[in-house]
Amino acid sequence: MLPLTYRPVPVALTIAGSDSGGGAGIQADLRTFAFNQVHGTSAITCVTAQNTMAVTRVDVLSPEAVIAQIEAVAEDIGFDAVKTGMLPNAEIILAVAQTVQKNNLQTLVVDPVMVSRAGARLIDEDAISTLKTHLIPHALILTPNRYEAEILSDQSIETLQDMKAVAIAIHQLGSQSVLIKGGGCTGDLQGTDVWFDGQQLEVLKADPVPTPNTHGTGCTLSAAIAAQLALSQPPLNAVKAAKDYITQALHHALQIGQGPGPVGHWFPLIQAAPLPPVTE
Ligand SMILES: Nc1ncnc2c1ncn2[C@@H]1O[C@H](COP(=O)(O)OP(=O)(O)O)[C@@H](O)[C@H]1O
Ligand SMILES: Cc1ncc(COP(=O)(O)O)c(N)n1
Repeated sequence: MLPLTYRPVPVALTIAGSDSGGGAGIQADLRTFAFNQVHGTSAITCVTAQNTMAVTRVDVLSPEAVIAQIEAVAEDIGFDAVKTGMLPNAEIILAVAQTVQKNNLQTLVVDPVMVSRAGARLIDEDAISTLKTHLIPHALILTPNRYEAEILSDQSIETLQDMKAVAIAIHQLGSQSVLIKGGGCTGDLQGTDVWFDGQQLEVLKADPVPTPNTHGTGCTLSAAIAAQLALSQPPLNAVKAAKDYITQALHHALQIGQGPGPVGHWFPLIQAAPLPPVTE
């Protein structure tokens, strides 16, 4: 058996924002890459001052600073898959789209982050149209949540039928496939996602996990998809493996802070070596 240091290591890149609370954004992405046994690299687009209750400040980097980080990784290490998260303005989206084209990037997961789970607006209004016209057409997989899917399609989502119709409508924007995520839905639909790749329409179902601690679900899911693509899984298999990962992470979500806590990534470790009981 080859020692670990001589094995080829799959590499994924996240282009996203930093979450000081550690539950979403870059922090969730790198943790997800690690637990999927993929080396994680990052290009930070902005620094948010954020906790489980609110985003209190956002400092945005220049497009040049974002591109320099991507190029530094591309020139030396390379990557097998890339995901985008919070791209706060049109200039950064355009710069990322140009770099994606220049590097002929085929395995791109676009998580069109617009609104946090807590309802905070995360990108400018004109950034949404730039996302639609310039970045989404390059995506292998696009992963909008309920609210982002409603904005992108200009249709409302209440039922599974609506999710299917919106998946087909959003696919027209030019991504190779789309996954509409149902975390923001109510009742049975909460763990239900809909996949469409132009031919196959598939409903991916998990039982709703009864937890208030859902911070970072979308970031974790898209990072796990990118990790699985970096491990050479075909797109729908990557999505199914990532769905298993986020469902487990929801079952192990952390009760920290006063608002919705983050999903928990340690479940493989806890399963291998259970934690000692808590003493008062
Ligand atoms: N309470 C829950 N129970 C089961 N699955 C959930 C729950 N909340 C979110 N998910 C799943 O987590 C993933 C991320 O979806 P979602 O929470 O909608 O993303 P976002 O964080 O972008 O709003 C999806 O696969 C969704 O079905
Ligand atoms: C920096 C950053 N990026 C993304 C999200 C969305 O988080 P969620 O996965 O809970 O929708 C966030 N709250 N902060």
